[in-house]
Amino acid sequence: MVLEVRGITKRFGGIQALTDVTFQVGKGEVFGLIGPNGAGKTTMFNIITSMFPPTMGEVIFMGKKLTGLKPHEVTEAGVCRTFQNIRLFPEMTVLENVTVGQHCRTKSGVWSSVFRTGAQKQEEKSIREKALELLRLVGLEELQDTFADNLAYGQQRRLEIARALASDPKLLLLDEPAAGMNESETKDLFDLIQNIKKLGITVLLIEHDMPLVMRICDRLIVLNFGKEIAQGTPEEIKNNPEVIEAYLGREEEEDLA
Ligand SMILES: Nc1ncnc2c1ncn2[C@@H]1O[C@H](COP(=O)(O)OP(=O)(O)OP(=O)(O)O)[C@@H](O)[C@H]1O
Repeated sequence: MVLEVRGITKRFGGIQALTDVTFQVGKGEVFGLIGPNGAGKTTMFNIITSMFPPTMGEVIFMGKKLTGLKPHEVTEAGVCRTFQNIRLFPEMTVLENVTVGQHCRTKSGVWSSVFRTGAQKQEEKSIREKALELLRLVGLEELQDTFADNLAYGQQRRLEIARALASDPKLLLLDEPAAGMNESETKDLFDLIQNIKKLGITVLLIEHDMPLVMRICDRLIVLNFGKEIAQGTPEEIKNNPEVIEAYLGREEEEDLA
């Protein structure tokens, strides 16, 4: 298993955001977290990435306990995420936004940077090449010199994914990547997630776009008020009466068929 989430409970004062949530994700799977607003999905991402600790439970990533690590240590271990609200550097170019993301994997120290040694120059070159490769993957290579601020919304979301991939994750957490996207942008996103999967990267996906979720996910967990109400394949989830009642809604059944 790449990821094991074991009995996670999270309380914020009187709010019980998560209650004893357990799931496992295998290598190369796309695993969805769905549920109504406030169900605890983003809280789960924050716990996996050690933005804050769980009240109870633990997170194991490739056999290593993430719980208790600092967020940058989680990134170094191979887990990276995007955010619901885009967090790019708006006044940096598309290419620069991606090279920043590689920071945690670079080796040259302060002195080699100051004196611009051969090793430093070589590293800069490979950083640039890798960034361009990622821009190609997300379809933004031709916009490498554009300021991030000038990108269309869907392009900004794809740039965020490229930047997250720059840290070489084995597990990528995407928080509502299709939010605000139009139909053709969502289609591009679908292709992109499939390509990420082909690279052997495991994906955890929070998403409200149900047709996308049902097509792209291998398995899903459904949360409601911080508790699991179901877990299974898209087919199993679509037909689960409790899920339909709590989340999918009867009127949406046709869309999902
Ligand atoms: N840092 C925090 N401090 C206090 N309460 C929080 C904090 N983060 C989340 N919560 C609360 O925990 C609950 C779960 O929120 P969370 O953002 O995880 O839900 P969500 O499923 O991601 O919702 P959405 O789909 O709207 O993003 C909510 O009641 C929220 O108000």
